[in-house]
Amino acid sequence: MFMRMSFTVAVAGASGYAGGEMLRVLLGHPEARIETLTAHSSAGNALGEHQPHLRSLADRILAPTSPDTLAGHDVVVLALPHGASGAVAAELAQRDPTTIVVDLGADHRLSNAADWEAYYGNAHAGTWPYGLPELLHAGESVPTKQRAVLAEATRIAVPGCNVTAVTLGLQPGIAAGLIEPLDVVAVLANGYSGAGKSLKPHLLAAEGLGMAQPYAVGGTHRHIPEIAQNLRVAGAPDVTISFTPTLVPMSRGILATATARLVPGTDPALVRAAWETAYADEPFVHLLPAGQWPTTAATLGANTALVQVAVDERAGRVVTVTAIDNLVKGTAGGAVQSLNVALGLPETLGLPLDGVAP
Ligand SMILES: NC(=O)C1=CN([C@@H]2O[C@H](COP(=O)(O)OP(=O)(O)OC[C@H]3O[C@@H](n4cnc5c(N)ncnc54)[C@H](OP(=O)(O)O)[C@@H]3O)[C@@H](O)[C@H]2O)C=CC1
Ligand SMILES: CC(=O)N[C@@H](CCC(=O)OP(=O)(O)O)C(=O)O
Repeated sequence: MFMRMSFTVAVAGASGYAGGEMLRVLLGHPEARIETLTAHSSAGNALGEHQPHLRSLADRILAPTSPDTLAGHDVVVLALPHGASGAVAAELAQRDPTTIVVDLGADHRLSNAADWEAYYGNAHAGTWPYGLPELLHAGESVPTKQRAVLAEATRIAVPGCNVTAVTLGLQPGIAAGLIEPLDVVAVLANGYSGAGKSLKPHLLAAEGLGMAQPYAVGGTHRHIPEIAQNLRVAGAPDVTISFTPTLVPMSRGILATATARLVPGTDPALVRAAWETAYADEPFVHLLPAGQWPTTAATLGANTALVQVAVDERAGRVVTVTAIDNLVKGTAGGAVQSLNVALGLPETLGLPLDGVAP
């Protein structure tokens, strides 16, 4: 088996939320040696000016983001705005094809270029192995999970955080053929850090602290094709999804409520067993005991996804609720989990199972 022990890592976009969380998680990883850190407008500054909570890296100076500054590491993590990863990644691949590049942005997640162009509006950079180890591949003769694809990968496309939550909620029912994929409805409560650090008027504390506000309503959110892609991998022939995220006054966290019609004639008693089977051996995806409901608070700082499922028999629908920390299981923790698989390290190495509370 392919196995590297200690590895050097560069993080591009280290001044942002995703890059900062990547550094926090990597600081707890026994095999990671953090080397180059890069940024864009804040290049030349000390990291501590942008990530004051990362005391052990406070004096590190941010280099400009370029293939020159990022080359020469075992692992490069790209935490850049959408559309900025493709060119950097292509040049890194030319210089050293054995470097593992982990993209926290969306550029390499979608396998269909037309979907990319429709939702992101520019040219598709290509498709990389998808970084959700728990993703079910139910259409295959021997059902497997995505971690088999990630073993020895040198490119990893980390999922969108909303996508991780909705996919983990619904996929057991899709894979077991218990729910219909043509009428999926997902409504999410999302913390502000998901929007990144750049200043936007509706994200000002004076506005946002006093309200819950929907955004990307009416089928426009760019995570829709990514969720559909995952549910197809999990066994759905085709998918239609109504997806509505809502910003709520919390810094981190996603609470995703996703529902789908129970296949007519299905015994509702089969539902819980399907979710139990899918997640029985998963270290980070926990189906809660019946009657307990996930909260975002119980995931903060941890690489866990908490899932619950119920059947609404009057409505004929299965209701799933999933909570994650968008920056951990939804981004940096999920990325390190996939990276561990690619490196041949124990999948859980260096990853927090326990969160912070209150
Ligand atoms: N926040 C989240 O919960 C999640 C984020 N992601 C993804 O991670 C990526 C980063 O997001 P996030 O950290 O939230 O965003 P932030 O706005 O917080 O950070 C963006 C980072 O990218 C740098 N940057 C800005 N413009 C450019 C550019 N033109 N070229 C190169 N670098 C640039 C910034 O540098 P500087 O500050 O110096 O200008 C900063 O380091 C995005 O693709 C996002 O979708 C994925 C999952 C969840
Ligand atoms: C609150 C908020 O704006 N959340 C973002 C989360 C996006 C994200 O982090 O995923 P990407 O990597 O695909 O951008 C959103 O829903 O678009």
